[in-house]
Amino acid sequence: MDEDSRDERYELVIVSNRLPVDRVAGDDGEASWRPSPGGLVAALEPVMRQEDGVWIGWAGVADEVIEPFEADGISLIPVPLSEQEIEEYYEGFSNDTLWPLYHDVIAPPSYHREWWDAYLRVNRRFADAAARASAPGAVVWVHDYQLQLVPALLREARPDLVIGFFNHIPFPPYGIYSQLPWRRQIIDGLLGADVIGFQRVADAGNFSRAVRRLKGFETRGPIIEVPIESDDPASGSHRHVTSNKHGGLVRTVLARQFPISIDTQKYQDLASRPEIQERARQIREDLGNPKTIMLGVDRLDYTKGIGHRLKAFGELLAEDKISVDDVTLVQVASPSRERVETYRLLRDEIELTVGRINGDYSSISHTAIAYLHHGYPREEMVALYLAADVMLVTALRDGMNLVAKEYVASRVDEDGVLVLSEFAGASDELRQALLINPHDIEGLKEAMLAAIAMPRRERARRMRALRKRVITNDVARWSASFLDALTRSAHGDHPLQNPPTNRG
Ligand SMILES: O=P(O)(O)OC[C@H]1O[C@H](O[C@H]2O[C@H](CO)[C@@H](O)[C@H](O)[C@H]2O)[C@H](O)[C@@H](O)[C@@H]1O
Ligand SMILES: O=c1ccn([C@@H]2O[C@H](COP(=O)(O)OP(=O)(O)O)[C@@H](O)[C@H]2O)c(=O)[nH]1
Repeated sequence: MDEDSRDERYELVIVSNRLPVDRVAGDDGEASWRPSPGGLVAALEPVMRQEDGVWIGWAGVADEVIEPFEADGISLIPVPLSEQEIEEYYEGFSNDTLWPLYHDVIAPPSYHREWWDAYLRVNRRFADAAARASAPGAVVWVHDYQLQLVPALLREARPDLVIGFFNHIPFPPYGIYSQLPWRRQIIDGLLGADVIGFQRVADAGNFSRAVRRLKGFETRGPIIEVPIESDDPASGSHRHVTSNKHGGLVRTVLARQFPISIDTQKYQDLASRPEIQERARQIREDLGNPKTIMLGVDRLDYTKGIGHRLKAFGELLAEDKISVDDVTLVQVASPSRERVETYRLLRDEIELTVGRINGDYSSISHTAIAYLHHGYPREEMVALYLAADVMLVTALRDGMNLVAKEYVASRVDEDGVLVLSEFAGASDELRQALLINPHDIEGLKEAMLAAIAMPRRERARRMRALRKRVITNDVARWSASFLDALTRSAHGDHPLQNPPTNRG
């Protein structure tokens, strides 16, 4: 990489904790790249393929300074993290403080002042990298809870930029959020953006309430009025600076829902490929041709309700409501955040439960649960979706859950039943799924039985309606609507009227 390309400036800059690829060291010591886990990367990749921009993020390894490079036609700028920063900023503050706090304290959040210091330091590094890579007046789109301080830091350094922020995980109710010792700093960080996007209407509402309670700022629907001084650089720009009803100068920030989606066409194309359909048939055969295949696909995370799903499945077997001769559960639990204690304990707990259920109910020819602690490529995921008669999404809290949408997109045959937790963002849109409360184990068992027994006509009716939704609202539409709101905000025009809802 020569000096010139390293100093290149871009009109669109995406900033997220992770790059779409992780650097991995092979057995021979040779470094290679593999796709990063999780839905954020899956959703943003198609956006970057269409836009001529740059993606700034961490390459998933410690202590390596990697020059900007291109992967599959996407320009990438790696941000280095030290081993200690990975522990304190990523595993600590991001995934052991904010993650459990923002997911309804399903696990207890840990609060450590050194973690906060690391979070601040790393957020500054990301903001500096974005400031350096941005052309004058560029659009910068910052992603997720790991980088909530970046919008304000960036605005301070580069008031010319148009800054958007999208939160991929829930934003908690004030009663929970207010636990955070740094609750005001985070709100200040986010309010540096011109547009703040959330997955659900409820998340945007929770954020606005936190702003009112902690800052006393006024809100009008999705618009937040942030008071500014006359010497604030923003006051000189024509961008959404206006007088409030008391005659004070305010910057307006738009905070509302932009429910994320998937590259629907890609899933339809994959599902139509003969070799992937053949692979789906082979999966069924390898499982001993059960009448019903149930499928769960999750990062091994306590938010996903894997334990609740296993409990319901185990009880159905114990009560002879289902038999291993007829029903198999395939559970993909892809490795995630393995050095965080809560995740380690979760793995032990899940694997103990799977072992017990399999020990109690499997026969020589039929295993109750096919448990797979791996991350699979997209082709294999689609084959699994096609093989699954019933897809189980039982999250206790989930920003969106792209797996639910991918299942629907892949069912080009208009078959299959989606059992979906009302605590996943996807349930706001996918209303024709069998909606469940995962805490209600009896209700979950009933839904599982109803899914197994559902007649073909009803399956097709529901799946058609679900498919219509993900075909219309795909990831291209999501990014276009967010970027459109951002661009309009750059021209002083916040789309106040009729914001799209994510209700079906
Ligand atoms: O980067 P990791 O720590 O390995 O975690 C993977 C990603 O998990 C989270 O994904 C979220 O984004 C999805 C897309 O919007 C959404 O469907 C899902 O409900 C969220 O949990 C996390 O927010 C990402 O930052 C991580 O990269
Ligand atoms: O073995 C796996 C397991 C998951 N995924 C992908 O990881 C993403 C998970 O996104 P989701 O929004 O459901 O949850 P997250 O992990 O981001 O919380 C989806 O695109 C899945 O297809 C994958 O490619 N291989």
